[in-house]
Amino acid sequence: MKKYLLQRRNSVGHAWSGLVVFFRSEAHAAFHFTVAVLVLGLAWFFSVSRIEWIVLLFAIALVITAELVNTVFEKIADFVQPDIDPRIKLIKDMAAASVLWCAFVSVVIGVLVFWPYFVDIIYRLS
Ligand SMILES: Nc1ncnc2c1ncn2[C@@H]1O[C@H](COP(=O)(O)OP(=O)(O)OP(=O)(O)O)[C@@H](O)[C@H]1O
Repeated sequence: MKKYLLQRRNSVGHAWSGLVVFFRSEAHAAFHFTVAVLVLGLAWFFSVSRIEWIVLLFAIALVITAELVNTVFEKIADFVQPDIDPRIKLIKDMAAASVLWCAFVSVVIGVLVFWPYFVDIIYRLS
């Protein structure tokens, strides 16, 4: 049991160090992190409902996971083929498309969640 817990602690440690490297060294990751903080700040400011918190957290997780997986594909692609290769182009473009798709869906979710709150504020101010 002690050995099992120690192994689990090591696995979490490895995953955590991967996350730290990702956010420290990848410019796109820093951008997504900044947007996530802004979205969470906005959610706090508007006191969104519990279900809206859940939806926003899922949207944030979706984009950051897609960016993480995209980065992994880029790193593997650069490792197996450092030269220009149309097959690598296809792999990288499709991996990048997953981020674009998730980001698009998340923007739609953000608009659907925050739109009524913005309308309410504009209505109160006018
Ligand atoms: N080895 C390659 N062969 C052919 N095309 C490539 C190759 N490497 C990159 N590309 C093309 O350049 C694009 C950008 O690749 P790159 O590896 O620079 O990713 P990126 O999206 O700029 O991410 P990052 O900024 O994290 O490096 C790819 O989507 C692909 O179209």
